[in-house]
Amino acid sequence: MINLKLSDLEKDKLIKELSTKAKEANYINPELYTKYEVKRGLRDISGKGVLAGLTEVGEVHAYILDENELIPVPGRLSYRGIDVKEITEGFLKEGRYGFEETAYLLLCGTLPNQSVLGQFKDLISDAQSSKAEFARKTVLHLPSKDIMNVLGRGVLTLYSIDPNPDDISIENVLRQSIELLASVPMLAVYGYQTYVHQFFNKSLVLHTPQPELSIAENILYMLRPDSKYSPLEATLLDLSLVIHAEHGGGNNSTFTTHVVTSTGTDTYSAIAAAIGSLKGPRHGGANIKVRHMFKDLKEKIQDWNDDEAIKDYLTKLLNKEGFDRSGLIYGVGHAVYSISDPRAEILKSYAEALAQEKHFEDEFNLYKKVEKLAPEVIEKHRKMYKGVCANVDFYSGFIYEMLGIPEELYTPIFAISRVAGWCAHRLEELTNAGKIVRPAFKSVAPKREYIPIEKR
Ligand SMILES: CC(=O)SCCNC(=O)CCNC(=O)[C@H](O)C(C)(C)COP(=O)(O)OP(=O)(O)OC[C@H]1O[C@@H](n2cnc3c(N)ncnc32)[C@H](O)[C@@H]1OP(=O)(O)O
Ligand SMILES: O=C([O-])CC(=O)C(=O)O
Repeated sequence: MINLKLSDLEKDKLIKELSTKAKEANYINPELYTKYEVKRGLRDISGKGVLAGLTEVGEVHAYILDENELIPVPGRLSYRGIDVKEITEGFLKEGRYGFEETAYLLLCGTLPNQSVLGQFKDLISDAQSSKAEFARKTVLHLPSKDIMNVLGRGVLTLYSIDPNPDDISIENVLRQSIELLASVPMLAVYGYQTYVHQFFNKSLVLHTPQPELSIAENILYMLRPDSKYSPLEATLLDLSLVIHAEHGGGNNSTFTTHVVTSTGTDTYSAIAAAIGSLKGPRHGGANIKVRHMFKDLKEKIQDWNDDEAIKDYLTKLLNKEGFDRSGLIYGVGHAVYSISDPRAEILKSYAEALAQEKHFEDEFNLYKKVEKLAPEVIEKHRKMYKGVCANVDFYSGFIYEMLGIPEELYTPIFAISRVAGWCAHRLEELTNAGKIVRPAFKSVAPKREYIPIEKR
């Protein structure tokens, strides 16, 4: 029998007291950040990021420099120098799914021809076959309501079945990257199936991915109990995977990959850390928050055309009086973009088409209204140095909802896609940097003497 020393009530009281102390001890006067010229969030006051690395993997373009002044421009994103809009238009015009060739482009640096793409897909499907049983066992072992948590644990567990986990040669890390591209979708969907089985008593559905299908198709194949999906559904999911795959070296999860990789640690540790970063609601976790925020907004506002009521709702969010009381309007704002996020524009156009087909026009119009009004409200209530716009997370969840994808998978789908970008950056860090990432922190603590315990 376990002999506990404290009751639950005593524990709660004690934790409250300790938290009060922790809050006091951790407060730093905001003026000190200005005094010591700390670049909070590693950005200067105008939003320009501290230059922390060089990359050829992806480029986020949001402003031009004119005599040292930042002039915002509409956002552009390129992978290995190719504009993402061109990439998406290219494979859609040629009637192909695009995520596999995008992953190849990011990892290997060039667009693959037919035969190279075929071989790359074979490597992915072979890895799917060899890891499927493991993925099922891993998630069944310990279900969780949070699938990002399942992904982090699942990726770390892959270490234990890798015959060569710690070898950080490019050859070995590239093999591991391809195996991760194959395994993470299975961990995500099986994680979801196990969750609904365990927590909602639904039948356990564990379909094995099919080698002839694309990653997007396989996600839907594994997800749906009858394995059925339409070409439009798979095309939109694939498109979403393509546009979430990479966002330069500075976004929080990719920077995490660089930081962790720079220690010389294994691929699974680095990618699990990136998954932990992406889960956060200020990063990839915003897509699920957007859906919940809209659910809340629709409950609170009767007339979806009433601009004043919407502005009022959004102001309450900023004042920490509404929804999750975080003070954030989710899906809006970006560390780099200010005029537009090109991915949000792409998703918006598909959201509009899908909304017409599935009769979600009213909801789409509500999204458009919030997209227009939120920047006005934020600019009125926050100290802004640049504009804000809808980001990639604004329309993605709405599209997933119309595709019948459960909300628990919104952020995991982002992770499935971003594995390509993270692994490409890991390869770049391993190839070039050779220097451990270690910025400085200034201590502002007053000096104190150690006091023996009986005198405290
Ligand atoms: C895949 C992605 O990661 S895309 C981003 C997904 N995240 C979200 O959608 C969450 C909502 N948005 C945000 O929290 C922010 O816009 C971030 C985290 C993305 C960027 O934040 P920052 O780099 O601080 O943006 P920026 O410098 O333009 O912000 C200026 C001020 O406006 C605030 N602000 C910006 N966007 C928002 C927002 N959506 N809601 C409330 N306040 C906001 C910032 O907190 C900051 O205020 P502060 O100086 O008092 O801290
Ligand atoms: O660049 C960022 O800071 C966040 C982002 O949009 C992404 O990672 O896709």
